[in-house]
Amino acid sequence: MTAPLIDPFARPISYLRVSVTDRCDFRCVYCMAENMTFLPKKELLTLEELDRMCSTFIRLGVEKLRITGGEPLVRKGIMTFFQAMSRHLDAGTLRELTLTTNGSQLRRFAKDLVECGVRRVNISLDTLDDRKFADITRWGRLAQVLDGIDAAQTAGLRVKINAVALKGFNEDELFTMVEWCGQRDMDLTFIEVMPMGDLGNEDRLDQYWPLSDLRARLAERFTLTDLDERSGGPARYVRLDETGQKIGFITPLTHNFCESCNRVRLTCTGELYMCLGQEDMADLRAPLRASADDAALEQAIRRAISHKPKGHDFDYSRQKVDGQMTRHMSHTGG
Ligand SMILES: Nc1nc2c(ncn2[C@@H]2O[C@H](COP(=O)(O)OP(=O)(O)OP(=O)(O)O)[C@@H](O)[C@H]2O)c(=O)[nH]1
Ligand SMILES: C[S@@+](CC[C@H](N)C(=O)[O-])C[C@H]1O[C@@H](n2cnc3c(N)ncnc32)[C@H](O)[C@@H]1O
Ligand code: SF4
Ligand code: SF4
Repeated sequence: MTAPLIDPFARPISYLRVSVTDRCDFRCVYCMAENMTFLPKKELLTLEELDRMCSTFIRLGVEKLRITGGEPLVRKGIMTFFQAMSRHLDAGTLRELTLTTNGSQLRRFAKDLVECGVRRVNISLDTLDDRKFADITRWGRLAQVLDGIDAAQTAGLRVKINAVALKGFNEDELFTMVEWCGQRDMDLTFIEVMPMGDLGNEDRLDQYWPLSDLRARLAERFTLTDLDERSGGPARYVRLDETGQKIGFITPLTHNFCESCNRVRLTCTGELYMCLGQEDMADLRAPLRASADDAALEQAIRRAISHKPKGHDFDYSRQKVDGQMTRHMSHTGG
């Protein structure tokens, strides 16, 4: 039997996040610059290479695959890849196949995703206001995303909304968003903005809205009960006793959840990032392309995991943002 992937801190690696493209139909201000230069096609792993890569990780014990990007649903032929991955669900070697999306293409793809065995989807949505949505995504249209959410729910997908908490931007929508998600039976998770990429527009410190503050505001109106459950992701959840709703908090900067980290990230060019908040990575494309035999690839994966760091380097506590990543979030898929 193949030995599972265990990192130097005895954490089993069972979750692979795969960015299938660096491209996107939006240009969210905290994620991308407006005039992004994207990778030439030949740099990207082909769909067949992505299949081989993911299948190797699954053989090594990965049980959860989250497809992300850029916007995963703008990658040409992406349904062929989902279809290919569904064979691992059928075989019982993969427990969950899922994706994180901006929702713009869900009207077109929701049904196909369900047919490929996807059961839930995380959709990023920071505001319910048309004008603010256009401002924050630069190129997005709120109506299209809302329509995508409808399509996903109609197709039977469980939806979780991810909202980046941004000071002075969506603070005033906290209760509107909670209520809106409650009415639609969708979970809602807030994410603290992270210092990624040299976007040259905003000072991310100005936008940082600590979730401890958001939580305190929620507690003014609701009774919050901490929940133990984990989704295999970094979110901590509370229940709003009055409505029964579940609200998640992803607080990489105020609460370190690294000790139970179970994931690594594969970029669309085949780089394996051992941590979202570190620059260390291993090139897996070279061993993949060097040989049709997976032994060298397996060995490269194990070597990479043996260097997984204990935690991230983000730090908002100094005068300026230390450890700011030069990488864009769209490169590693968040
Ligand atoms: N620092 C840090 N942030 C993470 C990590 N994983 C996810 N995040 C952040 O959380 C955001 C939301 O993640 P999702 O793509 O919805 O995935 P998830 O929360 O892991 O998914 P589930 O728990 O399966 O619903 C990401 O875009 C990141 O901003 C992590 O390992 N470390
Ligand atoms: C990079 S996107 C990729 C998937 C898809 N395009 C989407 O928006 O859901 C994944 C997640 O990263 C989040 N994200 C991007 N930049 C971020 C930042 N600087 N800080 C915190 N979250 C960020 C987005 O809000 C989104 O929820
Ligand atoms: S957060 Fe997602 S939708 Fe927004 S620019 Fe980044 S990749 Fe695109
Ligand atoms: S910051 Fe790094 S070590 Fe911490 S949970 Fe995220 S990926 Fe894991």
